[in-house]
Amino acid sequence: MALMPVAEALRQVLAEAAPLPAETVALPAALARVLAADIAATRTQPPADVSAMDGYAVRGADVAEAPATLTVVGEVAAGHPFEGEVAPGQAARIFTGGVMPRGADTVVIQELAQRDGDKVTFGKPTAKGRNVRAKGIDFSEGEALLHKGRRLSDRDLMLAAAMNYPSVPVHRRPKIAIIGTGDELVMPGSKPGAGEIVYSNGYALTALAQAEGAESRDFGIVRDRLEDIVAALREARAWGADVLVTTGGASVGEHDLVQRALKAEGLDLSFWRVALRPGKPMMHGRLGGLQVLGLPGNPVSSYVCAFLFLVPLIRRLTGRTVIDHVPDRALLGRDLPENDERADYMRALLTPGPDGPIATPVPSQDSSLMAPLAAADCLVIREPYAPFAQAGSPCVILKLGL
Ligand SMILES: Nc1nc2c(c(=O)[nH]1)N[C@H]1C(S)=C(S)[C@@H](COP(=O)(O)OP(=O)(O)OC[C@H]3O[C@@H](n4cnc5c(N)ncnc54)[C@H](O)[C@@H]3O)O[C@H]1N2
Ligand code: MOO
Repeated sequence: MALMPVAEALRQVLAEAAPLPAETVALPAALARVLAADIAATRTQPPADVSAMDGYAVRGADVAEAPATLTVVGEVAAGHPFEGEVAPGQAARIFTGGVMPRGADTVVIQELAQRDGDKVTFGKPTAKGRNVRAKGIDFSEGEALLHKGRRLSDRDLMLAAAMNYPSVPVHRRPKIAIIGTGDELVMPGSKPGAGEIVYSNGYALTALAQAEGAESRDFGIVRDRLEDIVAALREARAWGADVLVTTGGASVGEHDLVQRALKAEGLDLSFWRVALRPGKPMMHGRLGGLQVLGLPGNPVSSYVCAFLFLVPLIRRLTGRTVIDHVPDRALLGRDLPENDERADYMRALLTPGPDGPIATPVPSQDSSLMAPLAAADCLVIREPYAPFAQAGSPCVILKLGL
């Protein structure tokens, strides 16, 4: 089977992925969730003309010239409007956020006022309309300010609350089950025996999925036995997984049982092997409603595949409208040889340069190397058959998060 181009593989992964159904969640739980419907303001903000300062509400004509002495006829505080009217020659004491009384159109700040009983004298003039926030200056009832597909920020929660929503409709979070296969694997913190390797892939993938808004669960290490892989798969389905991510056992070795186990359970394979480095032996298929990403065991391969395929898939399932990584431009920090048939996603460091950021691929791009992966700031994309590229020439990068 020929290697599948990265773009076509991504298209197939997303082909049957649709935003998950909506649920209503209270605002404090809605951070980073994705709106399932447009949210329109149920009120106008501010609901009336209000004062922006502590001072005196007056008629602008009365304070156009100074000194001016007016009679104080009442007081307004935020939440306690003054029912009367401010007539010519009159003023009302007002505080920030207080509703402008009828007749008043200007607020003189208290620093300009000298109070003497019910008289107030302003030593300097104030222009008509100063220090007043007009009704609806922020938003008006009926205005749709937050749109379906938006991932809610902390500021969005403030706005939703101000629009008088205690809760919002958001898409359900996808459940991502992660398993790592391999007889050689032991959990971090244990004493690895001869030939044993510490299980590490699941930690990055679980965190990556969480950061993208999924509920992810690492089911841990599964032994290289058909029954064990089948049992883990069933456990993930029983948990209600939307996506199963496996790492390891994706290649062609005789212990590479993952595909066999999945097929035994009815996997509908969409592809295996992508024109990608690292990550060639990646696999994708569906088991009923469950999407399955079979990632290679090499740690860097598993991470790059998750970054390129799992992230857009999660974004689609969570309902986001923008699901692709946004490429940036940089200048190469070193020469790169011509590329072969596999697109290369090279771990690279980013440094500032006089003509823009410089991306320098780390010297060894071996897909087992976790230290340079952790140190990397970005991936430099090399298209299949890209020609030799000289240091200083432009390149396309994908920034890595955190
Ligand atoms: N004859 C061929 N051999 C290989 C090919 C090939 O085309 N022909 N492809 C190579 C490529 S490319 C990759 S990538 C690897 C992928 O192999 P597997 O998916 O079968 O991975 P494993 O053999 O299970 O593991 C590879 C390596 O990674 C370590 N590993 C596995 N899981 C974890 C984990 N959860 N945490 C940490 N480390 C893990 C494992 O111990 C191995 O060292 O195949 C090449 N071979
Ligand atoms: O694809 Mo493998 O991930 O090149 O090492």
